[in-house]
Amino acid sequence: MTQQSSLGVAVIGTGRMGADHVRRINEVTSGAHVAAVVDLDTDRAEAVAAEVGGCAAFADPAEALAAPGVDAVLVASPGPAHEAALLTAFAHDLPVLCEKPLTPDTAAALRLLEAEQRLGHRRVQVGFMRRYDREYVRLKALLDSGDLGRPLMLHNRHRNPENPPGFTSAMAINDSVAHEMDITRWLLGQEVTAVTVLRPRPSGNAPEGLADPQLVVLETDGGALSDVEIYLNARYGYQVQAEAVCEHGTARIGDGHDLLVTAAGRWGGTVTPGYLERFEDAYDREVQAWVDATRRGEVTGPGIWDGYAVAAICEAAVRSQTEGGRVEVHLVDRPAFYGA
Ligand SMILES: NC(=O)c1ccc[n+]([C@@H]2O[C@H](COP(=O)([O-])OP(=O)(O)OC[C@H]3O[C@@H](n4cnc5c(N)ncnc54)[C@H](O)[C@@H]3O)[C@@H](O)[C@H]2O)c1
Ligand SMILES: O[C@H]1[C@H](O)[C@@H](O)[C@H](O)[C@@H](O)[C@H]1O
Repeated sequence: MTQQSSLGVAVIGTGRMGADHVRRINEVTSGAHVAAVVDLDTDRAEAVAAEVGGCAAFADPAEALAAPGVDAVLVASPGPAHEAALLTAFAHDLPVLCEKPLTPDTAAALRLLEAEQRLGHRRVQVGFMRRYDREYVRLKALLDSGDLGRPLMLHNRHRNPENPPGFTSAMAINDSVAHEMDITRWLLGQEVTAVTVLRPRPSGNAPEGLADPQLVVLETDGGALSDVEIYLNARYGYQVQAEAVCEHGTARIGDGHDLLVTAAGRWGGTVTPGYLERFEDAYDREVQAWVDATRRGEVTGPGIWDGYAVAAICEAAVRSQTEGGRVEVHLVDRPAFYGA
């Protein structure tokens, strides 16, 4: 692959997110094309390949990554399959954009942290796409400017219309609150040191056995608190909001006022139906940034260290969820390889 030629991307997992990334790379991203798609469900892989003009379709990630024309990998299989996909990519020394979560457990995240260091250079960007959302980017710039003083608290709301099939109470942490764990660390520039999960009486909208909603409270090493309401079965739409309370003011994002209507007896804006609509621009910017950095031979954005830190916070949160009470988060020392 030279700086001039288009990056050939193999997309592993062609479900909801993977198929959307295939469409994005084909229609929106510049400097890249879909070279191969992979799914255990070969019918699905072939159908998605046909939508982009018939690229190669595989059932086995190892075969796909060895195929000619594959320069980079986008992993969009479920979290438990990420470790094997990344190790296969490392075996070919290919750059990777890996959907969140890096892995659902800390032990696997630590194995990847060590495997990437053995390669001797960073290879992985983790798909914490909220870092590319324009509203979050503006909020971070404001907090970093110091204009509002020190951030004291962050209030986060994360509402989905319904839970995906088979979702468990632990997945609400590992798959959903994982975003706020990353965004808390990134916005505040602080590490999370302890977590407490509280649950009200479940919503009548939630399936039997699913703790929904839940309230997750994160404590940081800078003395801030970040609370996260996760409500998977809010029904009315997809809503993600964050409000920073600082010493000299507050700042809030996620009100979705792109169209505000005032008419007889009503006032209001719109609510997006799902994450693909709410974060469309963030996904586009994330994938473009990854392609651009990869073509320059660089890795930018959140990496394996961030994926590991979030996995460790999730593990503590799931313990708090099941055993109750406050659980401390203890990270290994950050390797110099991952910078300060
Ligand atoms: N960033 C975001 O906002 C966001 C949104 C949705 C999903 N995701 C992430 O994207 C990933 C996929 O989620 P989804 O909702 O598309 O799931 P999905 O279930 O719709 O699709 C997953 C696909 O992967 C395939 N698959 C399973 N194991 C595989 C393996 N070992 N090799 C190849 N293919 C395999 C399945 O057959 C399925 O087609 C997850 O990590 C999820 O957390 C991120
Ligand atoms: O995998 C999805 C995705 O990460 C969304 O961004 C989040 O809102 C959902 O709760 C989760 O199920």
